Amino acid sequence: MRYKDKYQLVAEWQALQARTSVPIRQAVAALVDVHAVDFADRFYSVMLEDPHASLFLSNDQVKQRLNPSMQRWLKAMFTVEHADFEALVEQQEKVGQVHARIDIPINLVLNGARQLKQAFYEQINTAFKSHLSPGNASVYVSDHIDMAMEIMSHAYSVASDRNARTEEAYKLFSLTQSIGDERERQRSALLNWENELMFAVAAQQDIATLPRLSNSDFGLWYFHKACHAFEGAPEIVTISRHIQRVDREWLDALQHEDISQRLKALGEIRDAARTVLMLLDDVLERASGLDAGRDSLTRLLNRKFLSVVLSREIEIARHSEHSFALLMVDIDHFKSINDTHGHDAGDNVLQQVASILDRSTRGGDYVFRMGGEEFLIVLVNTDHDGCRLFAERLRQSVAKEPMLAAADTLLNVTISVGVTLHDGHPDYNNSLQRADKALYQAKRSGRNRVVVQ
Ligand SMILES: Nc1nc2c(ncn2[C@@H]2O[C@H](COP(=O)(O)OP(=O)(O)OP(=O)(O)O)[C@@H](O)[C@H]2O)c(=O)[nH]1
Repeated sequence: MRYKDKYQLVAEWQALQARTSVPIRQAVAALVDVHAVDFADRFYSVMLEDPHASLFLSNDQVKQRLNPSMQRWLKAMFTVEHADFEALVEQQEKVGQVHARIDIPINLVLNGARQLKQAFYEQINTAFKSHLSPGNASVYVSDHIDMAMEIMSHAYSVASDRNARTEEAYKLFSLTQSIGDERERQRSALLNWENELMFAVAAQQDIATLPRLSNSDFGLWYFHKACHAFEGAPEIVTISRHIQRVDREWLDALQHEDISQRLKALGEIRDAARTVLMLLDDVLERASGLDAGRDSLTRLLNRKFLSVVLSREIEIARHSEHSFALLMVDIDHFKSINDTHGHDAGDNVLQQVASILDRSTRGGDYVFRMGGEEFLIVLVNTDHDGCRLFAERLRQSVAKEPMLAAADTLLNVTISVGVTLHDGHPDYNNSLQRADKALYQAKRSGRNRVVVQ
């Protein structure tokens, strides 16, 4: 839902003010003049109780900057006649944006506002003369603070949504950018170390002063960052073992009396460096695929951005006369391909099926590898007949193209497809489940077929 525009807010605020008599507004303004410091203190004492907020709202800062600006805010809020309501609205928006920028939780601000109201009520009850209704004055104060909080909260949520989106986009950008750069940087760092070592050996430096691989720029990057970032990758254990052997065994062997032993050590070091580079390339290659949201075997999208894509398509469909369809595609009897011809043959088949899916779709469609031998196609701008026809054609394309599983092995492969047209439900899981069900039926009713649900 769209939030109110500025003119609506101004009109609402004007109406609020008009409801209260001038003498009450004057009395509240006088109260603010006397107690503004206490009121501001009360507001910020709540903030300071929160460990996160108190990190950046140290007492000194509160006194020096925030407390006076809170007093100014109170005075602006409770002047008897507002000359410029638009400026008042804009001021609240700015405060909300600042809170979002410095990450003050909105609930904390609302809690502070409640404490502030409490402080007002106490003063109104003790200070107001009988001819001025304390009840009306309290309502006036409360309505004004609520109005300001409403505008601030809206500005806060708009700004923090934008921050989150920018952060996400930046994360993606930096990940995909940095992996390529990192590969080059670390490759040259390792080669530098090797050159330095060769120079030290040629200059017959003492063994203790030879540069250790684990302490080199490359080694530091590897142990501090790569090991952590790629934890669990099988290559990491092997690379670590190679680095340790270089430092603990081969560097010492460079001082062996026997020249043939020294030459052997040099050769081993060179081989270890080459192996490390090769393994690292594999890890980085895989990571760059994953980080960019792509599956490394088929280069199709992985599930990472599935929710983003489906939410977006639901939003587009809401404003369009067309809809989108989900096609859940699964290779038939894939396990027996692996079992009979080996895992590599299975991988080759996966790649070829993926390529057919990719070739068969248009630029606006999406093809995901959901895992194993299951794929999902998001077919955009389509209708009931269109998606059924597409799925049937796809099934035939796969069935008629023999797959090269190994150099001398051609296989006939079939797929089952579950199809569903998005029906306007706001939760994409609903459509995914329907597509899954349709696929299940296609499998149960004999495979190599399309079922639409
Ligand atoms: N080669 C290879 N096999 C994979 C990969 N991911 C999953 N698999 C294998 O895919 C097989 C899927 O087997 P099932 O789920 O029984 O399905 P199926 O044999 O195709 O049988 P239906 O789907 O009922 O026709 C399992 O053996 C998995 O180990 C992969 O990346 N490469």
